[in-house]
Amino acid sequence: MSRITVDGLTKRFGETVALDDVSFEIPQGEFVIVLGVSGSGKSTLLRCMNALETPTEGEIRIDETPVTSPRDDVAMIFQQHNIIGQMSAYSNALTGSLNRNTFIDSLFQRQDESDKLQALEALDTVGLLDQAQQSAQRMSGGQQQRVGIARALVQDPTILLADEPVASLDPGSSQQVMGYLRTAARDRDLSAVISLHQVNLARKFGERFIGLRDGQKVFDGYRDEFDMDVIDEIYGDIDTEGMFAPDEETDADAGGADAATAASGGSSSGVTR
Ligand SMILES: Nc1ncnc2c1ncn2[C@@H]1O[C@H](COP(=O)(O)OP(=O)(O)OP(=O)(O)O)[C@@H](O)[C@H]1O
Repeated sequence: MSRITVDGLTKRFGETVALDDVSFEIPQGEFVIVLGVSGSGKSTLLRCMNALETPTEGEIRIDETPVTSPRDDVAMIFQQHNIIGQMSAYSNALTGSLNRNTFIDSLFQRQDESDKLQALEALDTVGLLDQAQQSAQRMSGGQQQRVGIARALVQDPTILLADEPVASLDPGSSQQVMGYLRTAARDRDLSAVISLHQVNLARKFGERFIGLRDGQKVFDGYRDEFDMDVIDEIYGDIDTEGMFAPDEETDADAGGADAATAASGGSSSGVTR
């Protein structure tokens, strides 16, 4: 079990207050989307949660232990997915086990069988098992991001952080990636905190929503409270018309990755231990 506590978190960069006394708790297994305009503090929040930034005031705790350095049980997925193009999807996924192996072991793929199996399982989770040997550079941006998710899963985390994981993807690929993220988190009972710019995508896949504005938390609630007034509160003067899809277009509980798998023609074969 991993409960995340963000307690009075303030982060300043010189005169800039990126985060201003932000507090919330996330119980194990919640799928949380962080929203806000550019510069509202989303990345800084995620980076503090993974100790890539040090809070100016306040702290982040995981199960009451303050986060002071990057932890193996917290995996981060980045916008630019940091995939090694010359390596296969499988080899990229396997690098998620680096925390359990020496660099030399990894270089010669001398990881444990269990790590190798985990890499295949993770590729199966993101619908890419049948493309395990495909060179990553020959994959689409969406597929590369799914390899990035697989690599994060091989790290064997209890918490997944993703900073705008679909920012550079087209709408269809964005939905697929979000679907796989949601299913991976649900199937493995991971807590997930994901920053997004697309409100409709957030509504489609999110369970809980945290809104930041000028570094302050202006909303924290679940689907039934996440309405147009909240969107206005988070986005202020920006024209928010069109950000809000009708309810029937959202299907967060319908198993986004199942749909995504079908749409992508992804693998249906399972990996068994
Ligand atoms: N390393 C840094 N040095 C100085 N200022 C920074 C640094 N990182 C972030 N900031 C500032 O902190 C504020 C919040 O930035 P942050 O990147 O967290 O926002 P964001 O909501 O993630 O934006 P975007 O959606 O564009 O990624 C901004 O004013 C930004 O310029």
